[in-house]
Amino acid sequence: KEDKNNAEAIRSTKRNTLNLNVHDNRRPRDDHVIDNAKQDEAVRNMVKWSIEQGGYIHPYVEIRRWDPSDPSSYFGAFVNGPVKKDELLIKIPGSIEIQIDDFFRMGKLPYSDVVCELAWTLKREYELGEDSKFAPYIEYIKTQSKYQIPAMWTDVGKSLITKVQGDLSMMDFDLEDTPGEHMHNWIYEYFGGELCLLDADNEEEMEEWYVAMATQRGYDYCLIPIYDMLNHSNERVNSITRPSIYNRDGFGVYALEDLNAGDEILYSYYDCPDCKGCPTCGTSLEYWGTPEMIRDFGFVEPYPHRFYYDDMGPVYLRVDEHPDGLEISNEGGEWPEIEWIESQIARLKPMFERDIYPLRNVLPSHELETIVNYHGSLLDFFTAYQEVDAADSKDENHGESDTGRDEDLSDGGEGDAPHCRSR
Ligand SMILES: C[S@@+](CC[C@H](N)C(=O)[O-])C[C@H]1O[C@@H](n2cnc3c(N)ncnc32)[C@H](O)[C@@H]1O
Repeated sequence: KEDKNNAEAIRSTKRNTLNLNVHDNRRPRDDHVIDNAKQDEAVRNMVKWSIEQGGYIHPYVEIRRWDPSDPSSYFGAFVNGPVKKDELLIKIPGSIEIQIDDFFRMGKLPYSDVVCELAWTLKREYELGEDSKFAPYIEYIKTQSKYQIPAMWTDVGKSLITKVQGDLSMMDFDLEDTPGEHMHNWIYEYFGGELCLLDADNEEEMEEWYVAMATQRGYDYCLIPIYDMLNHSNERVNSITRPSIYNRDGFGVYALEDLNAGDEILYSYYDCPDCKGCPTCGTSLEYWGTPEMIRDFGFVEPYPHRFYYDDMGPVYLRVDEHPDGLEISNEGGEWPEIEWIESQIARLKPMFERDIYPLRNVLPSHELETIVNYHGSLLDFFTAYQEVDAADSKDENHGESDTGRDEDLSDGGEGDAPHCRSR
């Protein structure tokens, strides 16, 4: 019997490198073509405005395209010179944040009510346009694609990701297991009609997109310009915020380690960036994994991946790259039954050629890329598990068990770092 740190499964993996052979002239979506130059200008103006408002950006920090040679790549925050641990990288003044009323901060309301209020607040500022106190931020938001997360995808994309998700469950905002549909259906489910999108008293409707934006870029009670340019990593968290992102008067972003030119400033969207002042700290994020990241942010995160299937025992597995392949460790749940793993492999294996590939010229490129990556990551994970299980059985037949899988790992996951639904 070994503990969860030793409980690992390794196999050689080969990523799905099939040539998709898509036509280059496809547009992401007919009614939204991103103007890269306008986006660059919006970012410059936003940075300037944040400094005028009392903010600070370290001389070696820049907000730029992720790949400087690709004018359409997304933005992130980078350092272009040496920075010491604990140095202040960015200061966010409270005055640039779009914040909702304190009433919503008491932790008593359902999460969806908080997001709903933030979405309506964003809508009001959006409609004020140049007259908004937050005009430079609104200008940047205006340059964003409205179709980034599955809830905003085309019907074809929604239906295909539902197929990939199949009977795999996700945790919804009420911490209930829901089937794959939740991946793309949650805005309708939680915010449809008078739940949020329709304000019957004022006879006003809000587009779903505001809810999508409030989720993708919001921090529960606020939208935080500049700070929301930082990207996610589970592996390399090199920044921390103090005193708290929830501080109404603003906060600083500090280096958690020495940084060098070219390093990206990152934190994990899973965790509180500071874990202070968040009413849900320590309670919620155990259920957040790679599928939920796709649902809320519209991308397949880099490794390590996490898969949480509460209806399976629960199953809480972490999948990471390893020089020899994939490494699977148990984060405190059950090891899933091999029959279930095999049924998932049987379901997913024919899907690429049968369901995904034929739609390669129909789907917007972002939807295609996300679906291909997600399908590949699920198949890699289940196949790695199956291979290690087979190796395990072989060893057991020879009277050995050195791969570390065991039925009783109930002690494995206790005492993990506290999580907070901050993103
Ligand atoms: C809060 S924004 C971060 C800034 C954003 N990259 C931009 O250009 O405005 C969150 C979005 O950034 C993208 N993102 C964040 N981390 C990422 C990562 N590790 N890989 C790919 N995309 C990422 C996703 O589109 C996500 O919805």
